[in-house]
Amino acid sequence: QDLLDPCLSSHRMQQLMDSESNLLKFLNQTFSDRAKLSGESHYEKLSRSASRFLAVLPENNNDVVDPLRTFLGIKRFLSYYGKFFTHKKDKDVFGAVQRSLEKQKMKYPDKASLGYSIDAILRLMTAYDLDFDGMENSSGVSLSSEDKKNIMQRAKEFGLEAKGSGNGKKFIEKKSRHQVTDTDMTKYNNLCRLSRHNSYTPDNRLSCSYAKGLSGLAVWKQEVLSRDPYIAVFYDVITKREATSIMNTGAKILEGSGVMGKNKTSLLHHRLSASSWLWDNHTDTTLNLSRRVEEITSLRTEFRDHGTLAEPFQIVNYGLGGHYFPHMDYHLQHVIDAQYGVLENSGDRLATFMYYLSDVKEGGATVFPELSVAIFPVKLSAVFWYNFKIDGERDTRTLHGACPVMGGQKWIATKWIRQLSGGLSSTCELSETPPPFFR
Ligand SMILES: O=C(O)CCC(=O)C(=O)O
Ligand SMILES: [Fe+2]
Repeated sequence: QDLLDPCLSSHRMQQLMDSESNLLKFLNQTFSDRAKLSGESHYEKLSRSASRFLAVLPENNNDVVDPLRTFLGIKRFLSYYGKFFTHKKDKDVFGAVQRSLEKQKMKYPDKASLGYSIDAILRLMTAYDLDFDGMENSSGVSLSSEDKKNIMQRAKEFGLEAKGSGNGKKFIEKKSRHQVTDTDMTKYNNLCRLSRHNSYTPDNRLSCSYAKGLSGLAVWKQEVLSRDPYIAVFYDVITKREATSIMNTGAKILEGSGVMGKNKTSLLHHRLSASSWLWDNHTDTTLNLSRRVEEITSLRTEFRDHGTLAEPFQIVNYGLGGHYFPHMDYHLQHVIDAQYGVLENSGDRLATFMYYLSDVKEGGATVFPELSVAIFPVKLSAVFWYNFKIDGERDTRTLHGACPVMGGQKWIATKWIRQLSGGLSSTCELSETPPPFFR
């Protein structure tokens, strides 16, 4: 399994920051032992700098990493701690450090990591319209002028337009370089910003009610955000214990889901996060959570010989600045044509059901630009929508994206329900009656 860059997952980043003081204690001890053994002053010096770094380590991580701290942390690993390992004889010590990170399935931060962390800062500054002041205020740490110069240099490389000066410097994406139109990109950004300033409650929340499940036993709170296309949020539909369990299971096998296409520069990445796939039989929790999707949506999700009715859960942990640009969940015809057979048994992604496994401290909303719907993740809730119209046509209005994560952790578990599930071939009059759980 590939080792994950810590910047792609805030969970890995948290682990990295948590292991920092242990790393320094280890280096301090190792080099001081070597100094005693060999009497070389080189080791004496290394041991002293390790304890110096240990002394000025940020006091605690508050269990929440944020973009500037992430950047500064990566920088410490790369430029300062990296210097410990330049001596040929120290390669084995570096090996030991690397192996301890490998145990947590992550790689020692490298130049690419530093690039990712700078890109995260730029992504957040452009998406949330923040200047250096705004970033520093929200993180509670300040950057050196050299750091800012590096960030400005990177912005220039990406063709971002700079505005303002000093700490009032902002960056603007001149035009969208993604598959999304400029209009949709603007709407996406505007919806994302609602969550940051929190000054506006969407008035398109059409109805709040209690809803009853397929079996008639379960009851939950439901908020319908759009009737056509149908989008609803369900509250407290997963327990804390289940959320923790599925996050722990997923965390062990996270892989980068950031690389799309040939362009490996992260600022242009369509999607930046880490994810893993969990089948129903992975644990009791995955099975129970799939059953609950059926209970709530009246759509079937099980695996069948001739094709699965739904995909396994996709567990996603975003990194800081991690996002997903506006996209459709269904497959486009040219993709289907290219991968003939992939969809023939199960059909396309009829509907999306997404559990929010965590609250997100800042940012990270799920937004639908064409519908002006923004959903701010609430732990233990879930969002559900249909990607197809009732007549079987793809519904382009379901364009949606994930806003960049500004602080804290964003974890989701998504189940895509395939057309074979038969949700739309209900016994109701299709022209008149919405799906059963509407009523
Ligand atoms: O993370 C989100 O809020 C949305 C994720 C999404 O759209 C997807 O995984 O297809
Ligand atoms: Fe999506």
